[in-house]
Amino acid sequence: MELKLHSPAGAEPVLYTWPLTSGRGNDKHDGALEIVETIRWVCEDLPELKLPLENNILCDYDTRSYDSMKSLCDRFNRAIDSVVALEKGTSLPAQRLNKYPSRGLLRHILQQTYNAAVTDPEKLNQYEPFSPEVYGETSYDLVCQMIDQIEITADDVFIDLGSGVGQVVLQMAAATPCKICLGLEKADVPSRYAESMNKNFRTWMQWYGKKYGEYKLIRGDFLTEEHREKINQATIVFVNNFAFGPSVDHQLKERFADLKDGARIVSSKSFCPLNFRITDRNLSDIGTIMHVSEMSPLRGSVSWTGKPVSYYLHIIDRTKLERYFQRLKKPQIKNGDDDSRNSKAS
Ligand SMILES: CC(=O)NCCCCNc1ncnc2c1ncn2[C@@H]1O[C@H](CN(CCCNC(=O)Nc2ccc(C(C)(C)C)cc2)C(C)C)[C@@H](O)[C@H]1O
Repeated sequence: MELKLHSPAGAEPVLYTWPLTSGRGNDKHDGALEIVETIRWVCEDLPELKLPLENNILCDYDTRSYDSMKSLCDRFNRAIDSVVALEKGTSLPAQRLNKYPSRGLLRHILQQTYNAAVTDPEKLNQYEPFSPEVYGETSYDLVCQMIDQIEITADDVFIDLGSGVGQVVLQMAAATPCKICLGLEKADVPSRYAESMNKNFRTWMQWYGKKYGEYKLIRGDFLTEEHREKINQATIVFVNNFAFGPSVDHQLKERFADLKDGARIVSSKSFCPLNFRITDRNLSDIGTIMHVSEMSPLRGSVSWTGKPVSYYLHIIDRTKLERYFQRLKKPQIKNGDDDSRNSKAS
């Protein structure tokens, strides 16, 4: 027995087999809820369907009954067929198609991508600071906040160092105009799930008719020579380095020294002290070529210790080091600007 959902963008329909096993709780109730939520999200894009569907099918359905879910899907499909047929009649593609998804819809798409791709979440070590299982509840909003706090243009190249199953990369590709978004993941299990995340994400984005930028989920250790170029060509680097040891952090600083001026690094542990001051004893430290600021944590987001989590924005700026040497030549110039820059970001 299966349930079919026709695409509001005229793409291939999506098929669910009953009983539905997907969904976090791994009971069919979750899988059926995903279908109801998908219909609700399509209605957000199609106001003409919203009222009729809400009034007569989205108000009485039973997620435990195949017949009830089948009739819900059949009536949704008939409504979609009429809308798609109408638009096929007009020459211009509908205004709503090929745009970025709204933030609410993207969260839903990442959740249904995860539900379809990660069939056995136990295989992923779920005690990560950003366990992929609960991505939508915590990390998703955090990454949205990062996106709002840093200017991102089509010239930017994004990389997530240690990208897991790839959720941050998919979110950046569908929420920002980056030229390309890369994810580097070394472990076997998350890398294989990332391949399935990639396939499911593309299928769902086509099904909704939504736009996203180029992205690649790559299997590899970001510290090997093979990937050095990918890091130093990036203009936005995300690295959730809270649990990294001193050796990995040190090797990352070495790679960051080759980043372009203006490049941004956002991390969960800072790569240099917030009050770093250039002296003749720390001229080889990475702090000499970057401004560091602490980003205000998400309201309500606390770590497992209950204290608010903080994030750090580093901006590469080699003029900082140039100004230090100029001051050496003309000692009377005050060192005002660099200290003011190392303050807490708004
Ligand atoms: C030579 C040497 O020393 N090698 C050993 C050290 C290996 C280091 N190299 C690594 N290369 C590739 N992947 C490796 C290596 N180290 C470990 N990972 C993987 O990172 C994944 C964990 N990831 C999270 C996966 C999901 N992505 C995120 O949560 N991204 C993210 C990034 C930034 C942020 C903000 C902006 C808030 C700071 C928020 C989220 C983090 C915690 C590092 C795991 O799947 C690891 O397998």
